Amino acid sequence: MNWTRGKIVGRGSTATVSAATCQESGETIAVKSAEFHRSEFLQREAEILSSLNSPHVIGYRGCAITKEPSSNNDGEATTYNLLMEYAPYGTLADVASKNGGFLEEARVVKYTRQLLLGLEYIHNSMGIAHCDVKGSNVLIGENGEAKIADFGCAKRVEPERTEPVRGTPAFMAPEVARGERQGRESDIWAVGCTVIEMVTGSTPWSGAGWNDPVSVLYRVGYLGESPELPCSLTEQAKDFLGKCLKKEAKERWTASQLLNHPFLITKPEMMVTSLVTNSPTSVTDQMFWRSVEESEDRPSWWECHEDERIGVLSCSGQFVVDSTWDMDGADWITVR
Ligand SMILES: Nc1ncnc2c1ncn2[C@@H]1O[C@H](COP(=O)(O)OP(=O)(O)OP(=O)(O)O)[C@@H](O)[C@H]1O
Repeated sequence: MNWTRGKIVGRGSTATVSAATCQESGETIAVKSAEFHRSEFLQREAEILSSLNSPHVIGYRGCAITKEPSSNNDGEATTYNLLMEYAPYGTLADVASKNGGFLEEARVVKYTRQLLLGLEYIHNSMGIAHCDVKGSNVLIGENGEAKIADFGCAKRVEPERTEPVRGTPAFMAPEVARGERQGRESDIWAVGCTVIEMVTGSTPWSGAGWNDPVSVLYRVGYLGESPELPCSLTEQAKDFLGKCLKKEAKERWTASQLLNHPFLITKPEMMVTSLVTNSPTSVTDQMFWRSVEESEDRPSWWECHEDERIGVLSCSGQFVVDSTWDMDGADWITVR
């Protein structure tokens, strides 16, 4: 594939990501690049990504070796490039920060379900553990769907091999923090941490002032502590997180089991639909106020946040007016 590099859209610890245009099709793609002599993780990522094919995993488009001006301007450097599907809305963490730092319940449920569908596929069908699940490694595709990305730490878990643990300390399960093993179950712990990140807008442990990775690993691995659950979560959400954050890896639910958890099955839009079905003709309509009271009686995490309520109300609009609308920005225009 011939392509032309465009602007830089992200930088990680190991690589730089640019948008690029495919010359034949005109498609915008993402190109993740690293100097060849430092591209071991990127090549490993390309090898794994090339074997995957799921709407919930960022798409592989190929790889290429190019000659580019070196970073210290002393001639040309050989560069390894991984070509991928382009995700125009950036990462889950970017989407949350644009939304004021955290996401409302409907979107937390939607993204968690899509993340788990991706993990169910890589865990069960491909025998792969991602090993670095977190909001900044989940990309939002052009239709607003969450897609797992950054397979630089991923590993094949069948047959199981002992390898050094990898990933991000704040998202590490107890067995990973102790350096014992890292597998599918450790990804599930990280899903719990990612839900906390979506709800609070912060990585787990940061609220407790534990920004020191070594202290976090000690607390998780040796003191048996789990990240604090946001106070205002619903009982269903707390139960869901409890299944992800079990200290014993074997007791954690699998991605397939979690997909059937009531937290993901009870659709927030049902509440919205009933509100719509009872469509009021004026604000004095009793059904309207009863619907509002019922929804306010529910213990819910957005009791604490007015912004969240506004998010839900705009979500109602989505279902009333046009079910194809998406909250992620594609169909919205800025009104000044
Ligand atoms: N396919 C893509 N489409 C759009 N943006 C992307 C894409 N892939 C990566 N990015 C952007 O580039 C950033 C860095 O990418 P990525 O996390 O894969 O790099 P990394 O070097 O592996 O990072 P880390 O430091 O987490 O290991 C992402 O946070 C995201 O903003």
